[in-house]
Amino acid sequence: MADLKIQGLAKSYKDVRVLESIDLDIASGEFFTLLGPSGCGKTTLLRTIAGFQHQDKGEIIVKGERIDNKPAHKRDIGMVFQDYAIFPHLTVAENVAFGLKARSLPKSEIEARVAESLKMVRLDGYQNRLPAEMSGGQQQRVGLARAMAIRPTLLLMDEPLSNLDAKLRIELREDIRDIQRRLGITTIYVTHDQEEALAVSDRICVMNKGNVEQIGTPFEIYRKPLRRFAAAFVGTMNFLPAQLDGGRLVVGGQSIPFPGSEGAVEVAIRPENVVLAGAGGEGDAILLKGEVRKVTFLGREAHYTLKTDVGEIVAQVADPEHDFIVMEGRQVEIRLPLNKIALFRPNGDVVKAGPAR
Ligand SMILES: Nc1ncnc2c1ncn2[C@@H]1O[C@H](COP(=O)(O)OP(=O)(O)OP(=O)(O)O)[C@@H](O)[C@H]1O
Repeated sequence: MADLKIQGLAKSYKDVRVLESIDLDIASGEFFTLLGPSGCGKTTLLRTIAGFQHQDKGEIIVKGERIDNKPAHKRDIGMVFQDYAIFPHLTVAENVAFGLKARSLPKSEIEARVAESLKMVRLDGYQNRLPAEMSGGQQQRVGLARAMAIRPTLLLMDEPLSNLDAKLRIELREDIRDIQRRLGITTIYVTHDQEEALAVSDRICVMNKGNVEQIGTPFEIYRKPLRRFAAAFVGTMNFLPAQLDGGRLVVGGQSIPFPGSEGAVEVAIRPENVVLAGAGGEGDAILLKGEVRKVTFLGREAHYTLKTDVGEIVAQVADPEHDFIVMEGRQVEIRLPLNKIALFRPNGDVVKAGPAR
């Protein structure tokens, strides 16, 4: 049974529709991420599940029971916020104990759970500190310990890493993932950071303008986007205008057999799937000529920005040879292997998902 089922959830602020009609099924123990640009409705969806605001339409069902008419504190949900939201005048231990006291647990049980939760987030020994005496990363660990101490059915996290620097973000996201796996707690995580979403999630829900664009594993979302929006939002994607005409795919001056569909499309291909001539490559491919406009050397790889007749293409070359680096301004042949491309309609629908493997 799904741990959390959301059906037809809609929400407007005054006249503005922020959630259109959201349906989600989240399995027990799943790490499920809402990913999308600023303003797409992620926070609104999360806050509606938490009970901080009420939907206009739809249902929220946890383990078979409707919870959307219950007040927030009766929903058995732990929440971690972007700005930590821990009490500055309470010690670490008092912060973690806060939700437990509200539940009137015996003192010994509270002490045991506080100790256990702080150990889990690697903050044992910090019981008596005040939040001001701790780093941002440590304060967020307190936020996590507080949310987990109540042993909630659902853990909701709203951009918990946004206020931390890059190194700490990676460290804490690994910790969050480890703790979540160990406890098997069903988690909904909000982020606008696609790399973070790919790194931590069991499944990702890509949202845009109050709608779900695609739900899938990180692999599926990255490798087989089924909507142009998901293809463009997650990772880097090259898009080139093309036409399906009389059973052929026409790109620039080239035409390749492609039966079954007609009309305007865009060819989409990831930089790592673009092959520069001289780097090998067999099988059917779209062949283009390009001029190297810019080379960005990144150590393990280099990015080539190439100007072609049909638009700019970025190619990523792993383990680049020195020769490649010095070729700004040179003409190169570009192969776009057919089994690595996807095709999208102007309305964003997929015609061909790619790449095939
Ligand atoms: N209380 C409110 N009153 C009116 N409009 C609101 C309110 N809260 C949010 N909105 C609007 O609803 C839309 C969705 O906001 P929401 O915070 O859910 O998006 P988000 O995807 O979480 O974005 P962000 O990553 O910036 O937090 C935005 O256009 C926002 O301006």
